[in-house]
Amino acid sequence: MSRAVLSLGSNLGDRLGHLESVVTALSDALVAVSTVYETKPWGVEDQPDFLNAVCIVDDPARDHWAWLRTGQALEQAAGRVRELRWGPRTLDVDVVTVDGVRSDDPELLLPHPGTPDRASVLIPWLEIDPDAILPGHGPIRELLAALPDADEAGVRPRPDLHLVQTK
Ligand SMILES: Nc1ncnc2c1ncn2[C@@H]1O[C@H](COP(=O)(O)OP(=O)(O)OP(=O)(O)O)[C@@H](O)[C@H]1O
Ligand SMILES: Nc1nc2c(c(=O)[nH]1)N=C(CO)CN2
Repeated sequence: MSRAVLSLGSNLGDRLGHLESVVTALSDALVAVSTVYETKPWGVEDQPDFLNAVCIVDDPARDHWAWLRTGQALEQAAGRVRELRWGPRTLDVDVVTVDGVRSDDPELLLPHPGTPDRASVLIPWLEIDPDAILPGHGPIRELLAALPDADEAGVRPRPDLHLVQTK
């Protein structure tokens, strides 16, 4: 079994369509998908708001490297151009965790080192897995509680946007 938590982000072009492209491509492996959130940019603040979501996927045939490559292929398919670090992008797929795997390889850091500081990841993840633990850091509920209130306020649910069609 290889269960991964993926963080999805987009702030260029058809933002919802870019997030949808991931959910559609991974539909066979999909365990859960969060609500879409409109979020204030962190890192480089002078850029458009992001749409963010988190999904949990499970596929016995994919290890952590396969999840990274899958995410990168989807970024490419969305026409992503690598320019500025933390700058605008059509699609960002970050591998947040894969099972309990720890990695300090710069090509694949696990868990993703930005996670404890990012309300745009913790809030959607908490929504779909309230008891989740970030390996090496503890319960994500506590990580979120430790962030400044302003960070949480910058992450607003967009219930009008749907990533998965409900019947
Ligand atoms: N857990 C991970 N998930 C995705 N990419 C990772 C991870 N760990 C390391 N990387 C590496 O990060 C590199 C740069 O990724 P990217 O351009 O998406 O960074 P960024 O989104 O600007 O910043 P951040 O990684 O802090 O969100 C990629 O080449 C990738 O190999
Ligand atoms: N709110 C928010 N801000 C960001 C995001 C993101 O996904 N959401 N991704 C970035 C690039 O890594 C930079 N800043």
